[in-house]
Amino acid sequence: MPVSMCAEVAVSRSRRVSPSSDLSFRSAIAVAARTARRGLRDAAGQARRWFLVAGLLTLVHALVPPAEVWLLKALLEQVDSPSPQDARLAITLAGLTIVVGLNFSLGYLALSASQRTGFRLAHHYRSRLAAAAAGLHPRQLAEAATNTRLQAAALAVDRMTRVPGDTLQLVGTALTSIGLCAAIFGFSAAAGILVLSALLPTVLAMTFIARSESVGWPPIAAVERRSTYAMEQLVQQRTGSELALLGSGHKVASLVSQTQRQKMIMLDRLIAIDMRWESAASAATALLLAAALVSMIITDVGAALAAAAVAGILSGLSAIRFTGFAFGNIVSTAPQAEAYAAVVGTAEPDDPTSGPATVGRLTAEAVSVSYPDAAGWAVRDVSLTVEKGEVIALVGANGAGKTTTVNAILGVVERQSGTIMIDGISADDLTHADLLSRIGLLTQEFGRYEFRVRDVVALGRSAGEVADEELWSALRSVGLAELVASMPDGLDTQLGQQWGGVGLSGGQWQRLALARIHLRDAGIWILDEPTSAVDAEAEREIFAELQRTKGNRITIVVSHRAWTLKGMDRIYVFDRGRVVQVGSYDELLSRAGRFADLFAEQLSG
Ligand SMILES: Nc1ncnc2c1ncn2[C@@H]1O[C@H](COP(=O)(O)OP(=O)(O)OP(=O)(O)O)[C@@H](O)[C@H]1O
Repeated sequence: MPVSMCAEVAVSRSRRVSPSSDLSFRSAIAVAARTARRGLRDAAGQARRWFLVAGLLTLVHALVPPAEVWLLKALLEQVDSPSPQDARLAITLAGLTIVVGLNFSLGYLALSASQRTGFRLAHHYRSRLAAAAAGLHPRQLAEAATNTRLQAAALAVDRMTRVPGDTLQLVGTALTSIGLCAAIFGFSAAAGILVLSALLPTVLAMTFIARSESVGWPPIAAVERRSTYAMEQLVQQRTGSELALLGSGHKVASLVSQTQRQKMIMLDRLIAIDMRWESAASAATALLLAAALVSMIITDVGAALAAAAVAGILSGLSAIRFTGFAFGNIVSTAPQAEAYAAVVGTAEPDDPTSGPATVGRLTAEAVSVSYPDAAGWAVRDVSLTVEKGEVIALVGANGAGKTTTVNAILGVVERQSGTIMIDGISADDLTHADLLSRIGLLTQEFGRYEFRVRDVVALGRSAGEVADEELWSALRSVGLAELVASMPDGLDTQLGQQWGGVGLSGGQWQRLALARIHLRDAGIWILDEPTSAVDAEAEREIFAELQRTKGNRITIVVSHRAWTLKGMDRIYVFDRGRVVQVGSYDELLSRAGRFADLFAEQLSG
């Protein structure tokens, strides 16, 4: 299927499954009102001074067009009077000039004050979102829906910062329209009512536009997420250089191009709907304002009043347009603001008080896990026991079930059956923070955080100050102290060449990740291939250090290297999701079986 057709299919599919497609007109308004209320409350709380300034300026600015009509009318009546008084005429003219002159600068200043309110809100919203993302459970992070919600929430922030300004704008321009109506109503009631009613088509059109945008944006955000991901692979140092070496970057680039094309088609459709509503509203507004003028001519209000009304209607036209835009912005921001509120509202609060705790005994009893949509069991009836001071190993071929077992202990994957007990307490009865505070996990996908060395190691501890001596001690345990001491700024050295910092080898990054676990010093250490990228000498030193310091904790190691298993208290051998053998290195080697099969080649070498 050609790319364009794939894109079309994806577009129509994503439109059908859009979660917002049943958003009714009334609920769209209710959600918009909630968004406006929340925006005003946040602005008043986070940027009180600038929000107040913006409010006052908007209010004064709103009164300019009715004042223009009133002054113009007074001026023309004075000019027309049988004996015009020069002094009064001059004052009215000066007043009119000042009001016209103020019109632009008041609008500009109100906008600037709203922007300054927005900067403060952006700081507040992004900080809260980052805190909420940091509080997510690893199981939530593994779900695609969570990532989509986070993306939507991140996208929402820029628009949400404009909500208080838009709400002020909405109130201001509504005031302008009512003021104009009152100014014109005095000499032509019909014209006044028609000017006011000219608000309606724009407001209606903007509401319909906003509704279609609320349906259209979630699939656009999902496509954008894929596109951004593909683009990141091209520009990130690790993946970017691999792709460059393979000469395959153009394949990922074509993924970016495809997704951008999909996005373009979706946006085109969205804007086509906007254009239809916008044209209809403009035509209806123009007709109503023309009718206002015609009604004045029919009622023969005189040249002075007609001229003042024309000026008022011209000002009113832009006020009405702004009302529509402000209203439309709030309505279209509403669904994203709801996504933001959901993400920020559901994340577990950070619990910096729960620190690492010692653990006497960990047991897994008949644990079974089956992944959603997978045909069979990833692990089946796995049981293991490990006590403080012991080091056990999980071994087995790729896909045998080692990582799944670890993830079941961590609560990252859901168990279909079985229990995990920590010191006699079911892991299910511990909070997320309580469980994780007992565990120091080094995964195969450890992070290469390009911050300062001290920040990278200190990530091992979830709360509290970390003394330099503790950082050096952790670095010594993984054989990195000498290297860091020789770096230009020691612990303060910035890592990562893209920041002008120091680059590290793969093995050095892995050792830095292990230093985090040493610093964490939790009751249970789970190390998934902790030395896979490390040279043989460093590996020997790291395992010797693990054995030397094992007394106060439980250590679980996943390993594929035979010699690292020698000092283990017990080795659990996995095969197709089951534990098929348990024993010490020597016991297992002395028997024929899966362990001997797995390591025969390594041992014969
Ligand atoms: N997220 C997932 N969704 C579906 N199936 C999965 C998922 N993760 C793992 N599996 C499957 O579960 C089984 C066990 O995988 P697991 O990752 O636990 O193996 P492992 O022993 O850790 O392998 P490796 O040595 O390669 O790390 C495999 O068949 C794998 O394909």
